[in-house]
Amino acid sequence: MIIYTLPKGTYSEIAAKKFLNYIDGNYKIDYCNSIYDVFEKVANNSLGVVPIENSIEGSVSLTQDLLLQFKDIKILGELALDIHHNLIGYDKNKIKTVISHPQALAQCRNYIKKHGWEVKAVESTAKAVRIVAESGDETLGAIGSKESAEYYNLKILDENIEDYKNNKTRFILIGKYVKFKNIPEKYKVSIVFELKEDKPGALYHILKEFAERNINLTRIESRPSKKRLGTYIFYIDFENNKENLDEILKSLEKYTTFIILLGRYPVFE
Ligand SMILES: O=C(O)C(=O)Cc1ccccc1
Repeated sequence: MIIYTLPKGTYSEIAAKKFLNYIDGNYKIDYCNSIYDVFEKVANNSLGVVPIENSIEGSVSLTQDLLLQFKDIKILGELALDIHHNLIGYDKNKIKTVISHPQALAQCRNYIKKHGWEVKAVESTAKAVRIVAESGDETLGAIGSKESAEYYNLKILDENIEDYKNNKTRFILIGKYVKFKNIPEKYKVSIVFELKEDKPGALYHILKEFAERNINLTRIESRPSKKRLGTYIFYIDFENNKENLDEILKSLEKYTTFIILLGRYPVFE
């Protein structure tokens, strides 16, 4: 059985290895070039690991959108990793352009600006490191993990270059079904919905249902509905250790045009 993630040396691969410690069954890691490709592969019976949210930069909007697009794929688990970025390449003084995943470029924005470098975005941090390694071009630098520098035999020119010290990213395990070895106590639920009416208090009615049940929301976010300018869908995550999920979702139905359960899943340390 296969668990798909981003290429060797990506933070997503590191997260996938960590998930494997908790999963029952014989899974092997296989690699995809992009987050989109991971979702496509997972469609047939395997698992996937992708980033969903960063403590500094916010949501990985592509993952949010794909969770809605691939309706049969659910969130099966979550874990957070500390992310420490490195400048990788040949000679710091010769660098003119830095390449990385957009999230990594954003998390090192001040550092990059200070040096006056150009930036170029690619699908993963490991792809950036690969490009620098294969080109042999000393004017290029990549931002990525220590593991990716080792894998491509390049030097780490600067460590911990993230702008904020508490840089964490949440990764999700996606698929249709998984069996875990030991399940932590903490469970979360992710939903996405569209409000029925654009009128005062529309979102308030939703929030009230959670408040009255004393349920802690851990994230609320709007994304464009992609139908018209100014219309939104909402993503909400909440803590849920009790089995009252059906009842909660039912209570929201009357305020929404659609509501989709993206998953009820354990949160691993
Ligand atoms: O490209 C990677 O290494 C990823 O896994 C995506 C990513 C990029 C930056 C921070 C966290 C995850």
